[in-house]
Amino acid sequence: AEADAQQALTDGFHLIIDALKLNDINTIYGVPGIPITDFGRMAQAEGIRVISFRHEQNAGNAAAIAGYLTQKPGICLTVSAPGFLNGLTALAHATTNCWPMIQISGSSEREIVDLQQGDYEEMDQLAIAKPLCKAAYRILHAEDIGIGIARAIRAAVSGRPGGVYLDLPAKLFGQVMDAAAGTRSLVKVIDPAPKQLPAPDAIARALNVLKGAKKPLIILGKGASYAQADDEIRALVEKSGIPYLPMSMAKGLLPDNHPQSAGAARSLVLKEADVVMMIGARLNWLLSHGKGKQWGSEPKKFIQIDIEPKEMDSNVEIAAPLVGDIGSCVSALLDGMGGDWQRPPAGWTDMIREKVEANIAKMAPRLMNNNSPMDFHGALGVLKTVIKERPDAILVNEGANTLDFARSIIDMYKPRKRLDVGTWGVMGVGMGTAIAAAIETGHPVLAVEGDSAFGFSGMEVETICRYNLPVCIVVFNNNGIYRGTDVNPSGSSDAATTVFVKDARYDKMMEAFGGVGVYATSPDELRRAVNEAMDSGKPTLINAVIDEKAGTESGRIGNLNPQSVVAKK
Ligand SMILES: Cc1ncc(Cn2c(C)c(CCOP(=O)(O)OP(=O)(O)O)sc2=O)c(N)n1
Ligand SMILES: Nc1ncnc2c1ncn2[C@@H]1O[C@H](COP(=O)(O)OP(=O)(O)O)[C@@H](O)[C@H]1O
Ligand SMILES: [Mg+2]
Repeated sequence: AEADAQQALTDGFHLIIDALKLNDINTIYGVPGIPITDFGRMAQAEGIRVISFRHEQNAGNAAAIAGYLTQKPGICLTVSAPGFLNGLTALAHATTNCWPMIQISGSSEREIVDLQQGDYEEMDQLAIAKPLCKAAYRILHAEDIGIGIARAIRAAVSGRPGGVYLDLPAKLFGQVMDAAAGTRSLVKVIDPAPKQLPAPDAIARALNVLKGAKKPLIILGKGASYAQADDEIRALVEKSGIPYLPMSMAKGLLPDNHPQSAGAARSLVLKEADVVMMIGARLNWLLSHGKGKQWGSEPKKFIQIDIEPKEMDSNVEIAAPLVGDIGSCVSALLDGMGGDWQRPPAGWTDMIREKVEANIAKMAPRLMNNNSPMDFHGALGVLKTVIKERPDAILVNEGANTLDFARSIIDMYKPRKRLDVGTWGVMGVGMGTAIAAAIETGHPVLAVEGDSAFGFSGMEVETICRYNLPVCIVVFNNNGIYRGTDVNPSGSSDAATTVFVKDARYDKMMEAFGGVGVYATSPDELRRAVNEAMDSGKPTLINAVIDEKAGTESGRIGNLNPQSVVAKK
């Protein structure tokens, strides 16, 4: 009778696990601890992959990019208060980049928090999370778990995807209820990211603007990559004959060596185009807000495809707003173009092609230089070839010079293969991103890291070794942030703000956990080590020695730094 009675009950732990599994969520990224340690163990026992990190920020970054790669919410699991706070940077990062992620955090009991009686790791977490994410919910009763998880999933993936916070006070996990009622309370979300069809008149208006263009340009953003409408997007570009500019994480939607790619002629096309069609890209700081000298003096008309209606007119007037999901909008445009679409004037496309070829030719010799220590171009020339030979590999990239040079030098050939710092330009996303890329895709990962950027999340090399992931990290060691030549202006010998221990050996960190460490000072040594790592699939860290004078402050965006106009006394 006792066993039967037990049989008839379920509890919060199991209801949360059952709800996640019912909605095809099979991976959790997190750091264990009170009050979610047992939850992690039980989730593992029920077949959910639980990947444990050394810091919640990296677990969160993993969950964020998992959302981007799979169109399902990446799950980050944190302990209360400090663990919750550590995850928030990634939750805000996911929301900024429009990637679906749910941060599930244990939290303190309301009756203690609301009277501020000093609970273990007490914090009013829901209130703190709300401004940083797309939606935030708390569940207090076991019978609400099914609906709560369903709400969080739908909020994360529907419309403009984003980060969702789900607050679970400790007592919820232990609450018991009738097992049959528990099963009935669970919700399998139907059509969580519904297609949003564009209005026919909006399609007609957009085609009209496009037809009138003499110098059209398409800009593909990471929203276009996320949409997984790869064939439709390729068909639109190739059928229209319009040159395109891929934003960083949209590289590879079409191969970067595609005849219509204007990537190597970015300045020319932004200045000269008369009609610009944005597809899943925002006219934010990355595109100088659609105005100023970068966009030339010619009047421009913008067409914008976006699932978020409020994005229209955010920076400049949009002549043809096309609100809907990218797959539906691009398909409708293709249908509306009919069979006799007028391709752009040859004068425009030829001019771009010539500029692209000229810029590639100018860069080529620099990529062949065999200097030792290497400069950015010599090292990146090697990695460019590796990705060309291994198009299925995933490239993770962060840093300043290391990011800016790699973005323009390393061509991508397939969608969703380049994973970088995204809209903010946040440092520290590398290791979490590399871990989730390996876990979610099984493909080998090449993480090209500035030495400062690597330092933010470098302790996860232990996580990479523990799960034996096919991640090859190349640390561009130029002895500092941007470069290694800064000095302390006060004249004292202590290190300046942007330099590190000279000639540090990051490769020894990987060896500390059983991975492969390599010290590379020349392109040949780098090439051999990377290919060996990609072939073996063994966790590898290559300390690539880069000339410390080779960089520039803040890479390409130094102009964003405020300058002091007051002469020093
Ligand atoms: C979280 C965070 N902290 C600090 C920064 C500021 N920052 C920092 C600290 C960068 C590191 C650049 O140094 P690196 O060694 O990674 O790359 P290079 O030396 O190749 O330029 S790039 C950059 O914008 C940031 N973007 N994000
Ligand atoms: N499935 C989708 N359909 C339409 N728009 C989308 C979809 N997913 C994301 N978006 C939009 O894509 C845009 C991505 O812009 P952004 O992150 O600035 O890209 P990038 O930095 O590459 O220019 C966001 O405005 C977002 O609303
Ligand atoms: Mg550096």
